[in-house]
Parts: sequence; C-alpha cells; structure tokens
Amino acid sequence: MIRALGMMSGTSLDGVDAAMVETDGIRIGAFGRSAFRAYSDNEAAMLHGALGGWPHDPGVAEAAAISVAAHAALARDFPEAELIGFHGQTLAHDPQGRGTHQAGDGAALADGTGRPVVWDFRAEDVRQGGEGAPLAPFFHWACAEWAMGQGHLPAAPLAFLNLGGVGNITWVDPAAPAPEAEGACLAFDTGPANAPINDLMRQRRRALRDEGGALAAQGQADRAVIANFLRHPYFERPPPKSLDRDAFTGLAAAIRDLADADAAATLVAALAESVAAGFRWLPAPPDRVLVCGGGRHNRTIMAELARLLPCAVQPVEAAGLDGDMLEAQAFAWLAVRVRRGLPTSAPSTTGVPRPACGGRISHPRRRPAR
Ligand SMILES: Nc1ncnc2c1ncn2[C@@H]1O[C@H](COP(=O)(O)OP(=O)(O)OP(=O)(O)O)[C@@H](O)[C@H]1O
Ligand SMILES: CC(=O)N[C@H]1[C@@H]2OC[C@@H](O2)[C@@H](O)[C@@H]1O[C@H](C)C(=O)O
Repeated sequence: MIRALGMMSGTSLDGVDAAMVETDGIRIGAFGRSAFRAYSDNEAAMLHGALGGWPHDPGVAEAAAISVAAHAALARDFPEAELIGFHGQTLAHDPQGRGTHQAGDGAALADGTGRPVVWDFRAEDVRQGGEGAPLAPFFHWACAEWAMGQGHLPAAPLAFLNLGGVGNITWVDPAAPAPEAEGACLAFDTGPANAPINDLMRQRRRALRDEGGALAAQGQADRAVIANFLRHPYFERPPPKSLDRDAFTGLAAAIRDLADADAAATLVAALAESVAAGFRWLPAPPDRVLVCGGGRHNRTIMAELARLLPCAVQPVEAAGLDGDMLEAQAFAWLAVRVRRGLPTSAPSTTGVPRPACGGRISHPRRRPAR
C-alpha cells in the first residue's frame, strides 16, 4: 500500500482540495487527512480570465503558475505523502477537437514538493480516442467496494452523482472483479450543475453561490425554458460523453429575463432534469444514488433530485464517504494506479477503445527550497 495525496481543483474555481488515501491502486486501505485551500480573489480572477485557454494562449502560463503554487503550498501540510496525484486546473476541454487542457506543470510541483507527482491524467485517454473524462468512475467502483466491505451498502448496483461545476454520474456494480471489467462501470457527464448557478449568483447577487439553495427554493422553474433545454442534442447522445464547463451557454441566455429566484429555480430544475434524462442510459436501475460534490449542500437540488429520480437519493456520507473530498481522493488512488501501470479509464467510462492508463510521472530533480 502507498500513502498518496490527491489534489483537485474543479471547474467551480473555488480552490484546491487535498486528501490522503492509502491504497494499492485497487483496494482502499484507509482514508486519511484532508484539507482545502481557497483561491484568493486575485487567483480566482486570473484563473477565470484564462478559462478556455490552450497552453500557449495569453494568460495561461500565469494561471498554470498560480495553480502549481497553490498546490505546492497545500502539499507541504502533508509530509506523510509518498506520492502526489495532481489533477491541475482544467481550462479547456474539447476531446473531439483540440484536446483537453489541465494547467499546471507536474514537474514543477515535484520540484516544489520533493515528492514524485503523477499528473496530466486525461491527455493519453484523449490521444487514444477517449473523452478524457470522467476519470473518477474507477474510484467510485473502489468506494462502492470499500463501503460494501464496511457494511455501509448492500451488494447491489448503485450510482454516484458528482455535482461540481458540471454533473457526472457513474453507475457501478460493486460485485464486478475490477473497475475495468466489462459491466463494472458506466459513466458520463450529465449536464451543467453548479457552474451556471454560481454565475447567476455572481452576476445578480454578488455572491459566490446560492447558499443551501435558499434563493432557488423561493422561485418557480420556467417549464418552457426546461423543455427547450432538454432538446439539446447532448441528451440524445449515448454515453460515454463529457462536457466543457460552458457547453450550455444557451441556458444562461434563456434565464436572462427571469426574476432572480425563478432563474435559480430554473437552473436547479435543469440540473435535476438532465440527471433524470441520463437515467435511460444506465444498464439497470440503481439501488440508490449517492450524491457527492458541493451540489449536495444545496437542499433545493437534493429535493428536486429526490422528486424526479426513481430511487433513493442520499449524500455519500450515508455510505461512510466524504462527499467534499471524493474527487481529491480519486486522484490519490488514480496516481497509485498510474504508478503501477493499471488502467484509469475504459470504453464504458470515457469511450477509449480499450482500457487505458493515463498520467505522467515526474520525479523531483532537486530538494525543495525551505
Ligand atoms: N453550502 C452550499 N450551498 C449551496 N451550494 C453549495 C454549497 N457548498 C458548495 N456548493 C456548490 O458546490 C460548488 C463546489 O462544488 P465542488 O467543489 O464539488 O466543485 P468542483 O470540484 O469545483 O467542480 P467539478 O466537480 O465540476 O470539477 C460551489 O461552487 C457551489 O456552487
Ligand atoms: C475535463 C474535466 O476536468 N472534467 C471534470 C469536470 O468536473 C466534473 C466533470 O466535468 C468531470 O468530467 C471531470 O471531473 C471529474 C473529477 C472526473 O474526471 O471524474
């Protein structure tokens, strides 16, 4: 077993999550400490300004340096980590076009922390014809297997729903022998999640988010906007499939003339309806949906999901897991898989033609400065 630190800064650009996992890259031995470092307003503004950028675009080198410095600062609090999994900041994702871009140089982070760093997890999958995302699904399989072993879950297929900036779902059969085995996982991005809600709150209320879903709870969803949203060709596309943060720009335009609360309620309904629309692709009805990511703190989202989905909807804490740290933990576990040469994606998770091992390993070239 290796003690690995996973670090993730997601599409909502709020900061960096870091979490320890002890694993052999297959089974979870133990979960360890975790921490969060918020981006300062300046850092967040720089990263926001670089969104959509590719490696040589203006502002991208600065964004990458901010990402590395923030991760290095956080990693210093985890001297016990033998290996670091570094996701980097996704600035652009166009797997069927220009590729996928996570800003932040893993070699610089290895130098800055004195630990080997696994990074650039998505590019190889895209190079082989996959979507490069989502990558958490194999870890969801490991979590389901762990939770079953702890007696927190029955031995039945279930789904993990991650509600970050974008939503993604993984259907998992925890009885499958390995995550890359046929029939073990099916995963895809469901649609927009918190990103448009945050954008709305920033533009209209000068707030970072709709705390607890309070604003949305006071509004009425606009059914015409939702009906039109659900006509987007993305929902007709069978999985695997993934989304860029700003793929649904039409939604922001469609709510422009709605009152604040109605606009927020409409975005919540769009999120929940897109998850419900995704259910038709699942191989069998899941026993429950375990929700992770920041969206599970939004009570209006959780209520709308419970109303629309044909099974129980629970925060992942119901299975003994930490919903704020699951993605960071995923990149710790994936880092160990990369180190061992085990696959990190499969046809049923990213559409890559055969199970693939992504990620690069950089070793520190010198001791870190004190
Ligand atoms: N208490 C809360 N009330 C309402 N919304 C919340 C709350 N806490 C978090 N959120 C929402 O969750 C978002 C953060 O979710 P998370 O950290 O899972 O996203 P991410 O990891 O950045 O994104 P992704 O998974 O798409 O890469 C916040 O930006 C906010 O919209
Ligand atoms: C390209 C990219 O960074 N995608 C993220 C994003 O955030 C959620 C969703 O879109 C998912 O596809 C992915 O992150 C998680 C960690 C994943 O790869 O599973």
